[in-house]
Amino acid sequence: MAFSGSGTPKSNFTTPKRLGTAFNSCTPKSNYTTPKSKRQDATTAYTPECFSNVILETPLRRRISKEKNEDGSNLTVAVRIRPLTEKDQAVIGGASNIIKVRDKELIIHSNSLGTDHIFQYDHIFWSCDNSSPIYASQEDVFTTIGKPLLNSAFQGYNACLFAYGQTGSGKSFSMMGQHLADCVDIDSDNYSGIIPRFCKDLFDRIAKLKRDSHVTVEVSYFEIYNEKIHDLLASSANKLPLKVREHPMWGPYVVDLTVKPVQTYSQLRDYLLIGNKNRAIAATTMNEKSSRSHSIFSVELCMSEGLRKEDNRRSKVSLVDLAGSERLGNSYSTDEKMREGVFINKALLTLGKVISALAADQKRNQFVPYRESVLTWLLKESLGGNSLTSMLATISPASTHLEETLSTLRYACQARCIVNKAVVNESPHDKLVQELKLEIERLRSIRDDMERTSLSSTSSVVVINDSQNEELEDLRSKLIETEAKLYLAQKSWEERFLETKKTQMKELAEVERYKDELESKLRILKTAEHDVTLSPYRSNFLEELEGVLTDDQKSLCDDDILEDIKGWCYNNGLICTFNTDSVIIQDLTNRKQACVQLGLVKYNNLSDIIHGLTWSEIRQDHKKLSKVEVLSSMNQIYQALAMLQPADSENTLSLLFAKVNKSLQGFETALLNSIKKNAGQKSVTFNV
Ligand SMILES: Nc1ncnc2c1ncn2[C@@H]1O[C@H](COP(=O)(O)OP(=O)(O)OP(=O)(O)O)[C@@H](O)[C@H]1O
Repeated sequence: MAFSGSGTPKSNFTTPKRLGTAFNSCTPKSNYTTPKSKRQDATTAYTPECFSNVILETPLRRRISKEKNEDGSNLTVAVRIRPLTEKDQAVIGGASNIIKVRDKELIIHSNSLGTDHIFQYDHIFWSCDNSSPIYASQEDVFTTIGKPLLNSAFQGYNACLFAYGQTGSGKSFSMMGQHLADCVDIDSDNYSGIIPRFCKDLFDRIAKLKRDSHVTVEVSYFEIYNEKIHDLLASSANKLPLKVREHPMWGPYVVDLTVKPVQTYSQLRDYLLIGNKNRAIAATTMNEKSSRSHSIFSVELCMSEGLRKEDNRRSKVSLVDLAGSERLGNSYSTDEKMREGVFINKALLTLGKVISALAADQKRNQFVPYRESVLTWLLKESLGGNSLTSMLATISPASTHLEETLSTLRYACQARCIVNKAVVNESPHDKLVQELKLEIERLRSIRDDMERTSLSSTSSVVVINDSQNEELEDLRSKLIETEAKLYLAQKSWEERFLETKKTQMKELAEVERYKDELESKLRILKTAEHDVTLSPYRSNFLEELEGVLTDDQKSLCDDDILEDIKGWCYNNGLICTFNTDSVIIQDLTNRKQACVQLGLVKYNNLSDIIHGLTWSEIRQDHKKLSKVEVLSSMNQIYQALAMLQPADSENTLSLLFAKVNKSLQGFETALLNSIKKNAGQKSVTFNV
C-alpha cells in the first residue's frame, strides 16, 4: 500500500508477553517516540523471551500554526471495529479477534510476528460485542461523528464524511445501515446508519428553527464505477455516465447531475431508497458491484433569516461510501474483475497519494494529484480544501484480515495529518448585498460628515454634490435589484420543487401503466408452453422480460430460421438465448459460448454459420431458477403493485409517491431475494 513507508513514523519497544492482553503499565504511552537514530536498533535489540515487540504507528500530527494566522482544522479520523462474522468463523480453525481498544488507542496483535501495533485516533468505536461497556452502537457512531457534520452544515461550512475499509468491514452498515439489497427499512433504530440519521436530524433541526428562518434542502446521489459517474437519481431516460468539470469558484462538480429539492424527511428518504435500489440493481448486474463502486450522497443547504434573506449561507455535506480497499492480487480472478480492481485501485491509490501529499508538511505549491482519478477530483474540496472532513475507517477484528486491517489503519493514521481550511460559504447574492450595504453606509457617513461640516461653517451651502447623490441612488437601486434577484433565486427553488412534483406525477402514471403491463406479462408467463431464457442482470429484469415477451417471442414463433437454430442447439445439448439482434449459444458442459448475429443469418448460410461458430470461454456461472420461483417473485411484484391506491383527497402527492416507491422497493427486494437465495452464483438464468 501507498503509505507503509516513511510517511508513518514507527517506533519499536517491547511489552512483556506474560502480561499478555492486559497491555498494562509496561506499555509506554503512545506519545513516546523513539529517537530516529535508534529506531533500527530497537527491533533488532535483544528481546527477552517474555517480551513481544510493540510498534507505535501513530505519526505526529501536523500542527496548525495559529501565529501565521493559518486557520484550519485536521481531518477527524475515527475507526470502527465490526463483530466477527459467521464467514470469519467459517475459515479453517476459525479466525480469532486480534484487536483491543484502550482509551483512544487501538492495539492490534500479530500472532505470526509476535508484534503489537498501536494506533491512535480521534475516536475508536468498538462494535464487536454489544455486552461490552465500551460497545459503540449505530446511534453512538452517529452522535460522535455524524452530528458535528450537521452542526457545521448549519453554520455554513461544507462537510464531508467518507468511509474507508476493506470489503465486508462495515462501511455500508455504518453509512446506510444494512446491505443495499435490504433497502426497505432504513429507519430501524438498531440498524439505521449515519446517512438516514443525519437526514432525519436535519429536518428535526429545521422544524425547530425560528419562524423567520428559511432553509432549502437539495439532495443528489451518484456512484463512481470504473471511473464513470452514474446518477442514482436520474430518471430511466437519463442513465448515461456523467462528466466532471471544475468551476473556478465552487471547485469540481458533476455536470447535469440530478439534484432533487426536498421539503420533508419522508421525501428525502424516498430518494435515498431510490438511489439505494438503483445501486443494488446495478450491484447485482455487475456481480456485487456495490463493493466495487464509490457512492456519494450529498445534501445541500441554503439558509437565510428574516424576510430580506440577508444572512444567506450555503453548505454542502457529502457522505461517501468508498469501494472495498482489498489489494489487487487478493481478489481479482477474471479480466473484468481485474479491470474493476485496477480502477478501484487507481482511485484509492490516488486517494492515498493525495492524502500523502496533503499529510506531508505542506510546502505551498506542493503538487497534489487530485485529477488523477474522478473520485479524488470530486473530493478535492473535502481533502485539503474548503470543508470540515471526517474519515471513518472500518476494520474487521479477524486474525485472517491482519494485513488489510494494518493497511487501513495506516491509511487512516496518515489522513489525520491533513489540514483543511473551511470557510463559511456566503451566497454571492448576499455578499453583494453586504458589500452594497457597507458602501451605502460609507457614503451616508460621508454625507453626514459633509452636512455637519457645512452646518458648522459660515457658508449656508450644504455640500453634497450631484454625482455623490447619483452614486448613492445608484447603489440603492442596485441593492433593491440584488434583493429582487435573491427573491427570484428563492422562487426558482420553489419552482423546481413544483417541477419535481410534476415529474413524480408522471412517474406515478408510469407505474400505473407498468401495473397493467405486468398483469399481461404474468398471464403470458403462466400459460407459456415453450422455454424462454431470461437473464435478470443485463439491464432491468422487467424491461428484459418485456423484450422477451414481445419481440423475441414473436420472432421465435414467426421465424423458422430461429426455430432451426433452437432445434440444433437442443439436439446438441446447448442453451440458446435470443436477444433482439443476436443469439448466444452456450455449452455449459465445456463452459464455452458463441454469439450469432441475426443480421448475418440466412437460410443458405445457416449451416456454415453454425458449424463455423467462434467459441469463447464462459465467464459467468449460470444457475437456472425454476418456473415456480420466477412466477412467485413475479406474483409478489404484481401484488405489491396491485396494492397501489390512487391518491385520495387527504393524501398529498409526496405521500402517494412514497407509497409507490415502497411498493417498487418491495418488488425489487422480492426479486433480489430470489437471486440472493442462489448465493455463490455470479448470475442466474430464468428459464421458464
Ligand atoms: N458494526 C456492525 N455490527 C454488526 N454487523 C456489522 C457491523 N458492521 C458490519 N456488519 C455486518 O458485516 C457485513 C459486511 O458489512 P458491510 O456490507 O457494511 O461491509 P462493506 O464494508 O460495506 O462491504 P462492501 O465494501 O463489500 O460494500 C454485513 O453483513 C453487516 O451487516
